[in-house]
Amino acid sequence: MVGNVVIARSMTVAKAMAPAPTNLSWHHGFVERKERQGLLNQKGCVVWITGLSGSGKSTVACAIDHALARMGKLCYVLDGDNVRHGLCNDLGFSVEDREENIRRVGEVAKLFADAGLVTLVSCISPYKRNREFVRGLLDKGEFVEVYMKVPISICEKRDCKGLYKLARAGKIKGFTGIDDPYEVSDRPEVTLEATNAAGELITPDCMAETVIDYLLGRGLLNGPCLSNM
Ligand SMILES: Nc1ncnc2c1ncn2[C@@H]1O[C@H](COP(=O)(O)OS(=O)(=O)O)[C@@H](OP(=O)(O)O)[C@H]1O
Ligand SMILES: Nc1ncnc2c1ncn2[C@@H]1O[C@H](COP(=O)(O)OP(=O)(O)O)[C@@H](O)[C@H]1O
Repeated sequence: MVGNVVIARSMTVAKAMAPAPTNLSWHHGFVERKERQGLLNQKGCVVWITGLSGSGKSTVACAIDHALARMGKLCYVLDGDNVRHGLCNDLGFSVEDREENIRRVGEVAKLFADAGLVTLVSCISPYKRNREFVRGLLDKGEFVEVYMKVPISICEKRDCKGLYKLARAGKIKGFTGIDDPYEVSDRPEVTLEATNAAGELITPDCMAETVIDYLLGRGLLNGPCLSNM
């Protein structure tokens, strides 16, 4: 039974439960986070865009990146497909591998946010507990979960990579939304619907504007007050 528990235990939970490393200490530099934020005139944060394959995560991440660059704000996009070419190229799509994927991306996103960047993550990140794990890595208000509320029927119709077709044919096992779950959060900060009240598709630029309005409203796109530095 103990063995089963160990096997069933998620990688993220396993990491969270791992004993604290010994004989290590944090080395502080001279430049504090607040000074970096002042230099960039923005606050580092993580905008975590989650949803099914084909829901528009990468598209909206790039639209936010583009719009914020034009406003003089520095972002970086950590895209699921892209990080799997390097940082996570040893991982597949089992529960354990997806959990490790999100843990690594979450830790990198945390570092980028510490550097002062608006860090845009576009990963399916299908399991609620892993998104909550990453939320817990950041200070309050610095993790902004953006849920792409796009019905699978729309994602499947787009099927720009042909993966839904392969999953339906049983040629890909464990495909999110087909035979692997996507767990909706109880509290995403922003929910992006696919269509408006008239049933028309909402454009990526319009979605980006919704997210940027949220960031502006939370003061994340202004630098800190440096008067007492
Ligand atoms: N089994 C299975 N399920 C879901 N997706 C699959 C699968 N196999 C390959 N792909 C492709 O991998 C991309 C998702 O990678 P992620 O790192 O975002 O996934 S996860 O967060 O670790 O679940 C995903 O990219 P997006 O379509 O951009 O979401 C797919 O192209
Ligand atoms: N708001 C939108 N309206 C219409 N089509 C979209 C929208 N967002 C994305 N798309 C299209 O849907 C497809 C999947 O988008 P993508 O960003 O790759 O999704 P994901 O990263 O979630 O897999 C692409 O062909 C893209 O052009």
